[in-house]
Amino acid sequence: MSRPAQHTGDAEGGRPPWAGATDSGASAAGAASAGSAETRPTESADPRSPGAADPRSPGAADAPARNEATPTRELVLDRISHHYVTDAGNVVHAVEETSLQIPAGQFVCVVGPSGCGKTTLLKMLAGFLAPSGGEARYGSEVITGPSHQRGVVFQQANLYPWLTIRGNVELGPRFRRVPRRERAERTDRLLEMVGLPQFAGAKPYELSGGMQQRAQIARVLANQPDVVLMDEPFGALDALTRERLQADLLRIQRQRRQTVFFITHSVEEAVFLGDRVLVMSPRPGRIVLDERVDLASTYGPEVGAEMKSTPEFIEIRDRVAGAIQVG
Ligand SMILES: Nc1ncnc2c1ncn2[C@@H]1O[C@H](COP(=O)(O)OP(=O)(O)OP(=O)(O)O)[C@@H](O)[C@H]1O
Repeated sequence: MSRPAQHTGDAEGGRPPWAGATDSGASAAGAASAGSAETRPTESADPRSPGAADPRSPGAADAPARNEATPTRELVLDRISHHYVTDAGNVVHAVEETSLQIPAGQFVCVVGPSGCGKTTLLKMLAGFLAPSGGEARYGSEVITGPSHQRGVVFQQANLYPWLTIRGNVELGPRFRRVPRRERAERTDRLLEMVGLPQFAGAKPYELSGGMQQRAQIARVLANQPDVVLMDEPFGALDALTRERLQADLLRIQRQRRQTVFFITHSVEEAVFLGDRVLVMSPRPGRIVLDERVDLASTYGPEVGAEMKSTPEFIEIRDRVAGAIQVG
């Protein structure tokens, strides 16, 4: 046990630390108090906005009409560090002074040895943990607590067992007072998107692990976050389900171009999903490799999992794997 420094509020009116973005139990309650819930950043001129022809975006032309603006704010880590103090009084240096800029819409994957500080970094971006030094910013706003704009997907789905899948997905918008009809439409669209429309009325225990994880992703997206922070979301799934969800996630992300910060232990998954792959050193974690992945411009927009056997993919995968040092 330890006493990590926790944020005590958030920039949207001093909401408690459990409020807002997290997909853990209290997420919807937090979302409820998000007064500026429907305020969106202005539309981007970014060529990677949903309507634009995107080289990595096979589904862009088929993307459903949306009434949401494309996120435009960048995520910034400015010389951020974190140390924990354990109950025994020991100081654990988890993340060493780290700086990073993540442009809006970028899909960033993070790999590194176990215990190197990946989750700690994610928690600081989520606003669950206060940095010991430096700061994290979302646009010009210093991150001081959770927000519905930054949704979090964990390895375990943690759906409310007493609610149906529809009830779980709708909960955040309901607490944020999204009108009933819009809420229902949004839920239908998301359940369709994650391939679960026929399970809307089912309870979580009636779904497989992969289906529950898809429902969790829908639940997080129902809050229309601009940033999705994912901590090994597919780590507990079998290989086939994992591949399916990778493809689903890419398709979903290409529709709205959320910024994604995705932690994984699989180098192959990181190179397949990421526009960019970061490798962290053993603890105290810092970034030792920042690799751009731009395979779609070589292989064209239609390429899918078969990209994994191309020489370019293998070259990047090996470079990333080679940069991972075991602590
Ligand atoms: N609450 C805590 N109290 C004390 N130490 C902690 C706490 N949380 C994490 N740590 C320590 O901080 C270091 C970084 O942990 P973190 O969970 O960020 O690593 P990680 O890279 O996500 O690990 P993994 O890949 O195994 O999930 C580890 O050494 C861990 O033991």
